[in-house]
Amino acid sequence: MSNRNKLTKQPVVEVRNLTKRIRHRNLVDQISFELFPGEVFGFLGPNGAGKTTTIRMMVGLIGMSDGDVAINGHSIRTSFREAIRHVGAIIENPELYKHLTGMQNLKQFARMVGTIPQSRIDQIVQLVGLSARIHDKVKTYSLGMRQRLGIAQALLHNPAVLILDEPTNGLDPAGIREMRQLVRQLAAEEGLAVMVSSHLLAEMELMCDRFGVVIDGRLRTTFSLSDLQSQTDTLTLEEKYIRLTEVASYA
Ligand SMILES: Nc1ncnc2c1ncn2[C@@H]1O[C@H](COP(=O)(O)OP(=O)(O)OP(=O)(O)O)[C@@H](O)[C@H]1O
Repeated sequence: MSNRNKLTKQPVVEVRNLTKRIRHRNLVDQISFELFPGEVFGFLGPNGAGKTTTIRMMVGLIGMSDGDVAINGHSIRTSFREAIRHVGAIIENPELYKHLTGMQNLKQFARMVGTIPQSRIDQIVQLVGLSARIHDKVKTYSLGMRQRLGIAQALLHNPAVLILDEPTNGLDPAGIREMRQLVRQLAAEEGLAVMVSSHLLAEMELMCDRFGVVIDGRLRTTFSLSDLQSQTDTLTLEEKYIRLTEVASYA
């Protein structure tokens, strides 16, 4: 997304001083950032840095010790229902009934979410590229297809933001590529704000517009893809990441 676009757009998500304290230790320490419509934000950091804990607080799976998250202006703390209805997320493996077909899974989920017309379900199936197999049982699906069905579920209620924790974990190269294309399409064509965490830096460089790096529970820095490319000695994301995390480990 260009800077000009960003200036004219309101953030979909505003994370402000988000903190998780357990037994006097800040697992997440005053993290603040924003997500804008139409961008893919890569959430990076070493193992144990606090990425999943941040994401779990953002979707209300665990409570926050301090700070807040606003989604379309609604606070997760004080207006949870209003806030969460704009969020789609896959945090662990998507919940799927393997003995049912993809379509039966979506219909079952649609009933739980409320009234979702069949036309919306069909539109989403097409969007995630599952039309040819949607009437087959999920137990016959590849991992990549299951992930895409999970994304379809997460999109049914038409969220403004999609949060994916390690969506490419375990996928083969073709599955990773399909996931990347889908994520890019959801941002570019549907205008979603997408937040993705992953350790696959080369993949993240292809998938994301902007990045945040978490080290020891703190958001060390955020930068855009064009920031990387405008460095005098153009850096790859991996080179930038290694510099950031090495400095931190010597500090
Ligand atoms: N319930 C808990 N009680 C105590 N410590 C916890 C709890 N949950 C997570 N932690 C610790 O919090 C830190 C952050 O964990 P988190 O899972 O958020 O990291 P992460 O950045 O997602 O790591 P990874 O890349 O390995 O998935 C880790 O040190 C972890 O051991």
